[in-house]
Amino acid sequence: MVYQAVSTVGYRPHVRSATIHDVVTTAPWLLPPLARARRAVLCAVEAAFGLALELGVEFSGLIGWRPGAQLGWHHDANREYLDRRHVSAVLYLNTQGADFGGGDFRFQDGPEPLRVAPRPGRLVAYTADARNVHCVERVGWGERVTLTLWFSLEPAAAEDGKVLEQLCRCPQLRMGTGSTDPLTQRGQQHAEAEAEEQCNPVWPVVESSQRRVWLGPGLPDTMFLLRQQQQQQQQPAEVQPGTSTESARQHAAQGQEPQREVCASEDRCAAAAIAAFGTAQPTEEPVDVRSQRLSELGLRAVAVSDAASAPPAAAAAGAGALGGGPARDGDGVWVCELGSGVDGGAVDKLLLRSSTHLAGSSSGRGLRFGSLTEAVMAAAFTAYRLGAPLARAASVAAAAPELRVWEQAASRAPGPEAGSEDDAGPRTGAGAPARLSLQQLSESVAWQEGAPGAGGPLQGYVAAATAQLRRQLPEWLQLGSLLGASD
Ligand SMILES: O=C(O)CCC(=O)C(=O)O
Ligand SMILES: [Fe+2]
Repeated sequence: MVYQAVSTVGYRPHVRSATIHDVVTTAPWLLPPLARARRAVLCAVEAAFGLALELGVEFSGLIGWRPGAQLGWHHDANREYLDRRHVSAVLYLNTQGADFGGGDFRFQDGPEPLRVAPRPGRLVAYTADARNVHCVERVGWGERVTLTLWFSLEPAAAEDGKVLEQLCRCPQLRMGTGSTDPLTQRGQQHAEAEAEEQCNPVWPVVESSQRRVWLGPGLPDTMFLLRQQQQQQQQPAEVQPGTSTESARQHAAQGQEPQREVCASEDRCAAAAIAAFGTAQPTEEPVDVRSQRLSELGLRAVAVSDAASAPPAAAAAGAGALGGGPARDGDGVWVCELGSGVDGGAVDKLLLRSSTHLAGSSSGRGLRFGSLTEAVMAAAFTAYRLGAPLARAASVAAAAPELRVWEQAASRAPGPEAGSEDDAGPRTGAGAPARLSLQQLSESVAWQEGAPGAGGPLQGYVAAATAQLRRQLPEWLQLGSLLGASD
């Protein structure tokens, strides 16, 4: 239902789609589950192909295949502009026979399975090149819904940067005014110019004063403040299906620190401060509910004091008010930091910077995020919840390309076998099968009500999001019928 409201027609005949960009502009509050699903698939695919930390998401989107939709024999990098697509993954979200008829996925040749019947949580992943010619049989009735992703080995092909920039301009998340920061002004002007064009058409039933409500009161609470928790020594991350904790640690331990070249000084890092939470209220001790999963990639955030505007003692006293466990120096990817401590422990700053710059830092607790997109998205929700000016955060983030470079550098961290392989074409890992049918990724669809595996630390979030959806269902239906009418 939500997907229907967000999607647009025209991608292919009888197909409608909601790319991650559509979600950003129409329903940014859906980003947490989408980003989570995206990451779950990414991790599973990286693990299956022996490409831990090497892939970036080049495209992600929900695709609906309606009656008549089909796709002939092809491979997924069969156009020049698609040649950066190295691995494809399709996560099926509904059930053949119950929700739609037809729509088998088929490989033209090769090992079994040659035919895949879609059902929720089933993931097909294969290299995008000519080794995997495949098709989708005609859908006879109903709607076949997939989360389709393409991955690239080239960091520059990742969609994260674009997602971030869009997120930064999204009026639903644009709350700050009056800053003298030139970056902010530029970002705001940009946002003003694009606001009408980008977002208003898809909010026909909502008064502007209500927009904040659409993000969902309580969502950030359930994301970040599930319960108060005494900070403890961080336990080793629990290994979840399709992840690669050990290899992430190995990468970190190898100390490849490309970030240093990009971010050569603390000052430069400070330029990446993406928020000043002027009106922030004191927070409880939040817990990063996703820390286990995300720490597998060595990504983390730590609370830091604002040394520029607070005496060291005060800063130290409040540092770590937002925390998810002690920082581990040398984890070596990049981090997102929430600053606190200047004003009674209130959040006052959010920084994105290289984890290598935290070496020796005394502030050791914070939030962990699985990607820059997730970090900024989470900051957006936190800022929203705190009534904070986000535009500043957004515009600075958008104007800080080095942040994305860090992420790219992180995603290219060499694995154990790196250097021993040549660069001829996409690498699928020595001996890796050309295609895989992976285990059910229940967690990746946990945001769907009643989905198997829903639970764990995200349960509160899922419950709140579901309740929020229920409240807004009439509006979503209206939107859905408007958007679906032309197909
Ligand atoms: O949805 C599927 O099963 C496969 C889709 C596909 O092959 C494509 O979009 O290129
Ligand atoms: Fe395809």
